[in-house]
Amino acid sequence: MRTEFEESLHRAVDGRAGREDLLALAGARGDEVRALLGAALSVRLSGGRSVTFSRNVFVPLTNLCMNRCAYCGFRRDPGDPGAGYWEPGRAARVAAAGEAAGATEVLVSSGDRPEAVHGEAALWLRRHGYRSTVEYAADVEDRILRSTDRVLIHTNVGVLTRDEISLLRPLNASMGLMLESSSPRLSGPGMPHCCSPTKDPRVRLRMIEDAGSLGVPFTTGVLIGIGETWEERVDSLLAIADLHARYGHVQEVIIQPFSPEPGTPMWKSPPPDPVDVAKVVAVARLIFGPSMPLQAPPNIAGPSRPLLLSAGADDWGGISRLTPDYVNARHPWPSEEELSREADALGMRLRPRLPVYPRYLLGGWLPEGLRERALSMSDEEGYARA
Ligand SMILES: O=c1nc2n(C[C@H](O)[C@H](O)[C@H](O)CO)c3cc(O)ccc3cc-2c(=O)[nH]1
Ligand SMILES: C[C@H]1O[C@@H](n2cnc3c(N)ncnc32)[C@H](O)[C@@H]1O
Ligand code: MET
Ligand code: SF4
Repeated sequence: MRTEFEESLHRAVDGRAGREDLLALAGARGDEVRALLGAALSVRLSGGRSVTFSRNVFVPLTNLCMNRCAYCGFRRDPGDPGAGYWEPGRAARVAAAGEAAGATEVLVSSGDRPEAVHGEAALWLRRHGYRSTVEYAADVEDRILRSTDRVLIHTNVGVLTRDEISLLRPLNASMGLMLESSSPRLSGPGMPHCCSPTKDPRVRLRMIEDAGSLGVPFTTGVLIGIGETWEERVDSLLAIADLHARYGHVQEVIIQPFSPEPGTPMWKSPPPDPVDVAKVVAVARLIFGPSMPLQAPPNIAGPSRPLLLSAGADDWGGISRLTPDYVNARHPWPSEEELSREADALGMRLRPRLPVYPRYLLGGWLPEGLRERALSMSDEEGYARA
């Protein structure tokens, strides 16, 4: 006789789990957790043994932001030490240094639309000849592409309009926006997204959908441990799966554990239990099947990296020898050598990847102007081919 839990797990492995099955799996305890992780690992291994990562440099164009996410240690107010915009030349210099050191991804990120609430941001932009942070990002990205041969850009500067996605599209191999959560409850009074209008899940889902309808290879994901329930975790993953089913553009899903940052309202909130994060990874693996890359941040995961690989994660995202993780600055990046040894110990194999995954290299997903560059970069030893 199989238990209800085992019935749900079997349906999930066969790719026929409904929401109720997934909720039952999310409720796994004790021996059930081992069974859940084991099943997710077997699904993941049916797709291969590679563990991927991206050699990147991080370009945070500005830490000013219209939102105030309670967990964010990156954001600054005008006048705070270190607050403001990077000068235009700095990003191109970092990109060139990255290229010289073998980086293949420039991650361009920033706070969401700071000029909407901060006169200082609007003034800086106007003085430099830009009407918006997004327009500034486009100009910086154009300079980066003109001064390099072998890097590709991935932009996540928060929520964009359709026109803004179209403006950045020719400059980007892929774009990203974390859904964080599909729960509007987290935007209520006293909740982490109370004071962040563009963390409204309807707003985020709309942008992810716009990117899909414009054919942009897209990175998104969930933030775990900011007060969401298991039901909300499952629904967030299902919302991403639904958009991917309609547009096919979700190139990877990030499972990002909350990590307390000094000086933020959530500094005293505990990070999520690593086993719970592994359970989210496993449920995501069962929802998305063997071929969707599942990314976890290797610096935040630290000692639980082997646990996450054993739960079905297969990508470590961007790591860098040159630039810190500006978002979780207390967590240094591990080295390629460390990640490689850990993968070997599990019978897996660490491999570099580009900021656009192989399945999007062909078929019209890449902008014309980047196709040759991306294909030639994917010919490099060790990189997966189209
Ligand atoms: O699309 C995103 N990529 C993010 N990335 C990029 C990601 O790790 C990879 O480099 C991309 O997946 C490239 O495909 C980050 C990289 C960091 O070093 C630190 C934080 C992030 C956060 C995000 C993110 O929120 N969204
Ligand atoms: C760039 C991405 O970083 C994530 N992010 C922001 N602050 C934190 C934190 N304290 N811990 C973990 N992830 C965080 C959010 O998911 C955001 O979208
Ligand atoms: N502000 C954007 C967001 O939260 C980009 C990442 S946080 C620096 O979506
Ligand atoms: S997480 Fe992004 S949107 Fe939220 S406050 Fe930080 S920079 Fe702004």
